[in-house]
Parts: sequence; structure tokens; C-alpha cells
Amino acid sequence: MPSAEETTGQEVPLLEMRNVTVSRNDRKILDSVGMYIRQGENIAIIGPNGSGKSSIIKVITGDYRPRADSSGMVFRIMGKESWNIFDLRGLLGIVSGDLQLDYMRDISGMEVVLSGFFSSIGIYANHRVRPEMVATAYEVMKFLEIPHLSGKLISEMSAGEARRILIGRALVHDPQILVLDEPANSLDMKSHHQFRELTRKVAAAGKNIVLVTHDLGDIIPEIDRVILLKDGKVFAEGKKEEILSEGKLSDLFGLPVKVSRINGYYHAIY
Ligand SMILES: Nc1ncnc2c1ncn2[C@@H]1O[C@H](COP(=O)(O)OP(=O)(O)OP(=O)(O)O)[C@@H](O)[C@H]1O
Repeated sequence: MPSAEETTGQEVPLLEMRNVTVSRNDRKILDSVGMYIRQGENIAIIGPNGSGKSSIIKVITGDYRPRADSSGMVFRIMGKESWNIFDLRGLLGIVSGDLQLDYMRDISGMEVVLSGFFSSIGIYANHRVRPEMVATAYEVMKFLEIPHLSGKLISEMSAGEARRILIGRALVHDPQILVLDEPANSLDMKSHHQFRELTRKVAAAGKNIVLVTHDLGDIIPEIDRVILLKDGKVFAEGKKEEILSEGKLSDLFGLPVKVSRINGYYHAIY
């Protein structure tokens, strides 16, 4: 059967959202959000605390179910409106600070990476770890230059080491999209730098990066487009060079922001 792309002659977008609304406790935390991510595109979602960034990620991962308002809603991932949660998890690899907190126990780097095959927090008696899974996990760790963390307990790793192991977990099942939710929180300068370099390597390997952050320094040069969120709504979106302007960022964060660009990275001064 021909794919939607072959039938229509148009590229199927990675993600398409229109009029996506999510409410909690009778309050709209996402309000008619629209977003369009092309295949092969890397994007960053930026906004102040509480603007709805993590909620967008939860919609993408199927944790939050959006509802349609009177103008109707569109929500498609790879052209499909409804996803089996296991198929969806296969498409996505996720790294977040919250996930790292879930792993604060005595489990080795190798087990953390392997748990990515089962979308679980650890390896349990019902998980059948096949030899080829161990071989793949080792290959991923080699690619990420972290084989030395294989036998180390995550509870004994530095924040930067643990974050790199979580990228391994996110990539081990070969997802198309790597979602990074505030990935550099609590990393020192060197760990932040190493993390960014790893993300660049993943982008160069052909994965789509969806980055959520409030720190402009997380935006690797491979990110083409930026979406600004404010109060649960899209405030602005477009090419990185146009969106990361002093005027727009000052309006977004509600304070005067100066922006500098060095070696393809943006920095905010406030
Ligand atoms: N389960 C929930 N119940 C009630 N309110 C919620 C829930 N989840 C999120 N919110 C509210 O929705 C708004 C958006 O939250 P969200 O976590 O998406 O913001 P964020 O941009 O990721 O913030 P931060 O940068 O602080 O992580 C916030 O005001 C938050 O308090």
C-alpha cells in the first residue's frame, strides 16, 4: 500500500498540531497550540517557567490527551492521529531531569541503557534481555563514548555522566525523535559542553531533535527553528535567527534581554 507521502506527493510532517488544548483543574495549561515539525528538522521550544513546555512534551508522549475546542483539533505524529502507546514509545527517545531522579538507585549504566528497550525504569524479572540487546547497548555506549560507565552504578555517577547514560537509554531502541526536556539542568560547564557535543553527534546521525529549554545555551547550531511559548500559547515561531531577537526574548521573559551569538551558540544576558 502506498504511504500517505506517496499518495499526496507531499512530505508527511513529523508532528502536526492545530488547536491543541489541555486543561488541568479547570485551567487551560495549553491553549489552542499549533505546531508543525518537518521530518529532518531540529527544533527548540523555549519559554519561561510554567509556560507549558513540559505539557507539550506530555502531549507528544501520549501522557496528556488534548481536547478539541469548537474550531476542531489536529494532532498527528508522522501523519497518524492515533498511536498504540508502545509504537509511539518506539518512535521517541526521551531525556529529562525528572527521568534522572527516577533512576537514583543502585542500577548499573548498562542496565539503564538496556531499560530503554522496555521503556521501563530498570530491568525486572519479566524482561528478557537478549544477547543482541546487550550488543546494541554496548554499540550505543561506544557511539556516545561512555563504555567506561557500563558497570558504574548510576547512583554513583556525576550528573553529567548520568545524563549521558540517559541519552544511551533514549537511543538504544533506535528512535526517530530524541526529545530533550531541560536536559542540561544542574550540569556544570564541562558536563554541559560534553552534553551539547553529544547532542550534535546524535543530530548528525540523522535523528530529529526536539529540545525544551529556557536556556539559550542549550540550542545547538543544528537546531533550525524555534518556538516560543508563553502562558500556554505559541508566542512566536520561525527561523532561529529571527526568533532569538532581543525584542522577542525581552517580551517573552518580561525583562530586558541582550543576546550575543558566538560560534553558532546564543547567549542571553539579563
Ligand atoms: N497535572 C497538573 N495539574 C495542574 N496544573 C498543572 C499540571 N501540570 C502542569 N500544570 C500547570 O501547567 C502550567 C504549565 O506547566 P509546565 O510544566 O508544562 O510548564 P513548563 O514550561 O515546563 O515549566 P518549567 O520551565 O517550570 O518546567 C503550570 O502553570 C503548571 O503549574
